[in-house]
Amino acid sequence: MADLWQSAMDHAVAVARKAGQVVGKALHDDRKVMTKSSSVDLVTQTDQKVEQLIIRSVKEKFPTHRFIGEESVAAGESCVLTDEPTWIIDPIDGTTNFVHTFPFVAISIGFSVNKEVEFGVVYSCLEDKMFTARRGRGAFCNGAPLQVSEQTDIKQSMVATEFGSSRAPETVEKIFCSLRNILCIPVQGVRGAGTAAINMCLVASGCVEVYYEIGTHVWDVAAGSLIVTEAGGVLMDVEGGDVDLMSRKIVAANSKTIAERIIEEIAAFSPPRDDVLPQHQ
Ligand SMILES: O=P(O)(O)OC(CO)CO
Ligand SMILES: [Mg+2]
Ligand SMILES: [Mg+2]
Repeated sequence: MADLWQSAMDHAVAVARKAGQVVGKALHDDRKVMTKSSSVDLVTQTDQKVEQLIIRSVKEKFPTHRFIGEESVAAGESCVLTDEPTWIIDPIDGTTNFVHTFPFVAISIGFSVNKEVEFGVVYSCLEDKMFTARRGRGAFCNGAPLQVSEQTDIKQSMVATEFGSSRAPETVEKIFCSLRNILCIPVQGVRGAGTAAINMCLVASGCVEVYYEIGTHVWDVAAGSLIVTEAGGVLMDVEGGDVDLMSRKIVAANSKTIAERIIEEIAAFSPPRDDVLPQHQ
């Protein structure tokens, strides 16, 4: 039982690295942009190509495993998490960054069994940082152990968040309400890498105390969620209570204290869940 999923994790690391090479090469010559849910929800042929590369490679080695992949769901596949071994893939987390050559782009691969994430791999390919975590065995960056920050004072904290891809006035209003509340606590800074996966790895690395976002998808956060908790951090829903990776709402923090403090300031809203949409739009 000890190393039940180790070969799958080794494969995830290897295929993430290969995917990173494809992304790195495409960065300067293959960025034909298409849109999905809105004019600012971008996708490129590279996203699709990388997802296919990962799925094909995993299927060869693990033919019975299931997949939830961002671009497969966009193409109409279902987004339901079962108890079966499932690879949860975001081929390019940070597509808008990729399109603009803003240098934070990740390949995110989570692996769940019985609806629990067993390992997570986030490859920040332009920085060449391989973040990994296996349940119960710690989190690492290029093999070095990760530990969240010990800061308990929100006023000495760095917060990460994103603006998302909805431009609906009521959504933008909520996002700015949260941001204003949080800035005025005051916190020492608010940042966003442009990718949920890397924001979560920044929490795991101790660079920021808390990341929160409403509008993420399961493929953005599955791998990062384990990297955060294995680095000693916590996950919560933006309204408190347990996180639900399908709910599109997440707080990832160094501690319950910081998570609960930030939650006080978040103007929550609920986008449609990942697992009730007929397809990702
Ligand atoms: O670039 P992607 O995969 O669309 O993801 C965005 C959020 O949905 C950044 O995390
Ligand atoms: Mg993403
Ligand atoms: Mg993506």
